[in-house]
Amino acid sequence: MAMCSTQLNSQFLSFFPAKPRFFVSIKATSASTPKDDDIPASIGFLGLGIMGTPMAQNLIKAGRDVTVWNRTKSKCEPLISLGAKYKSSPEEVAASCDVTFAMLADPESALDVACGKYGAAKGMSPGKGYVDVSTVDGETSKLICEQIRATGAHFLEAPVSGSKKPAEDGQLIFLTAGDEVLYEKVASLLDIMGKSRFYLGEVGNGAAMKLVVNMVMGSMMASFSEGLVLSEKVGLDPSVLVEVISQGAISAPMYALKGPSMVKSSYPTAFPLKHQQKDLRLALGLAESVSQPIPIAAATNELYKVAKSHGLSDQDFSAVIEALKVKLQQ
Ligand SMILES: NC(=O)C1=CN([C@@H]2O[C@H](COP(=O)(O)OP(=O)(O)OC[C@H]3O[C@@H](n4cnc5c(N)ncnc54)[C@H](OP(=O)(O)O)[C@@H]3O)[C@@H](O)[C@H]2O)C=CC1
Ligand SMILES: O=CCCC(=O)O
Repeated sequence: MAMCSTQLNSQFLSFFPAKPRFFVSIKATSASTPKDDDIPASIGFLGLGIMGTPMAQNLIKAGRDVTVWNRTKSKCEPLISLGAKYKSSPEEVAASCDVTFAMLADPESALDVACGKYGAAKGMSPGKGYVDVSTVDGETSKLICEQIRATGAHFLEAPVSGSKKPAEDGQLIFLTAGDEVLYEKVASLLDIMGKSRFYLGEVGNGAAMKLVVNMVMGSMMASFSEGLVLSEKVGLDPSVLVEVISQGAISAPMYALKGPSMVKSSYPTAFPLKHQQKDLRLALGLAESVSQPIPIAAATNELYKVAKSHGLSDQDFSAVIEALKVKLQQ
């Protein structure tokens, strides 16, 4: 059985199972804060979408030396005006920085930005580090890791739980795995962007944890959507359903946050629906790899695919409810 040691005074929690080794640190730790000389002096940030922009912004606001790159250059401008430097390729960013973070849309873009023609790996060398915070599958993460380590640099996968607002507020949860030396080196940077960080051992474990979490989240949202549309169909007020759920055993911050706008058919994008469907697809692949049936997630994935086919890809994932409102052709 796993042993657990808790030091609440220093807000540091450690768990020491026989295998794999993993631990969690909660922000404002003293036990795991590295010495100043170990903290990377220059930080690269690749991918400035909904998540990457506020994450990079928090690093800049904390006084860090940040260099940015994004496929669509215009998204770099707000960060440049806050003091960020700019380079015109991932390779140049990686070559000029001690540690480079990447927050890309999906496995294809994460792989291309890391390992493509002008990819970050080309600018890597011993002593540097690459931290991929995108949500991808373990296989992609391992491919990127291989290319980065081949240059002598270190690799950490570190997908995040938490959406746009937690990213803005520096309240993300990092699910890391890979080179522990790099984990220690970037700990203080993760603490600027997040409220806690888990170190989960070998590359692939962070990706797997993230996919399992988002698989549960996608199914919860689909089930909640069914409840809202069914309550309305039988003559109940869905706003009252949101309130009833908030007071009971199945209450969840997500329902309280998204419910009121879903009732008004409003879906301001925090987590794009296309990314939720990507995560369900990747979770299905993960389950397939170990022959684990996940029938709820499989059905949920179909619902998100229907939502995408109705043009809802770039809406918030809560717009999945619209897929249940579509009238069947007579
Ligand atoms: N939004 C959320 O709540 C959360 C998202 N995530 C995950 O984080 C990642 C980023 O999410 P988010 O910021 O919301 O996504 P966005 O869609 O807002 O941003 C995606 C980023 O990837 C870049 N990109 C896409 N395709 C390519 C490509 N082929 N080559 C180079 N760059 C590319 C985009 O560049 P460009 O600007 O040029 O399009 C943009 O910088 C995803 O993996 C997502 O699943 C994780 C936690 C929460
Ligand atoms: O990957 C997106 C996660 C969104 C969230 O955790 O709220």
